Amino acid sequence: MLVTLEGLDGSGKTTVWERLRADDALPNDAVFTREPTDSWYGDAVMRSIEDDDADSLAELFLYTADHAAHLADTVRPALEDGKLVVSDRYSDSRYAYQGATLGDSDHFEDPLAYVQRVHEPWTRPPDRTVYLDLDPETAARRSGATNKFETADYLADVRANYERLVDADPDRFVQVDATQEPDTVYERVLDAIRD
Ligand SMILES: Nc1ncnc2c1ncn2[C@@H]1O[C@H](COP(=O)(O)OP(=O)(O)O)[C@@H](O)[C@H]1O
Ligand SMILES: Cc1cn([C@H]2C[C@H](O)[C@@H](COP(=O)(O)OP(=O)(O)O)O2)c(=O)[nH]c1=O
Repeated sequence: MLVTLEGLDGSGKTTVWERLRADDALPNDAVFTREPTDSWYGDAVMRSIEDDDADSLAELFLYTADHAAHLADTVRPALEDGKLVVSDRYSDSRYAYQGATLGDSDHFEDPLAYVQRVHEPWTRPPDRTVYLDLDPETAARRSGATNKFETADYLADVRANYERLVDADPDRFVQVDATQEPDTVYERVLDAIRD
């Protein structure tokens, strides 16, 4: 079973993911993973994130390459072994974030749908996605605005894209209000995974 955690920068995904990893409530052979990955593909992505002038389309394909390697090296083998996989960010991050960065491009009428089409033939959709919902201002403040994506204006576009994804696939998504106390957020996420 593949569970993914999604949300704006600062929504608390990593906090929850680390706590899940330490929690005996989940199987002890569960695989905890993340995108961008800890690999040379992920390193290439991080270089792009730090480059304010990176080309948005080139960046989409860097992230997508990282996802392909993540699937081949980590996600598919673990699922074939019957393990629970919990990923901090996954394909919906591309649909929401690159769907927003490509919004200014003349090439696409609907960038989010284009990014989904790029993935569709070969990705492995999550069985459940927990979406930590947070307003863009709090997200930018909590994340410390350390990279080009962490501005409230940009994050507002990303949030609108996440909302579109949630509306299109209500059975897969569980939405959690990320402004709640960390313990409450954690309990909601754990319930969603156990369910
Ligand atoms: N429910 C919460 N309420 C208030 N602050 C939180 C909450 N969850 C996380 N934080 C804080 O917000 C910041 C970003 O959290 P983090 O887990 O790194 O988010 P993300 O991985 O989604 O970017 C951290 O300083 C963290 O301690
Ligand atoms: C995985 C992924 C991340 N990102 C962005 C979101 C973040 O701003 C940045 C780094 O991701 P991450 O390290 O998960 O940031 P955070 O913990 O603050 O949420 O990369 C994309 O734009 N597309 C993607 O496909």
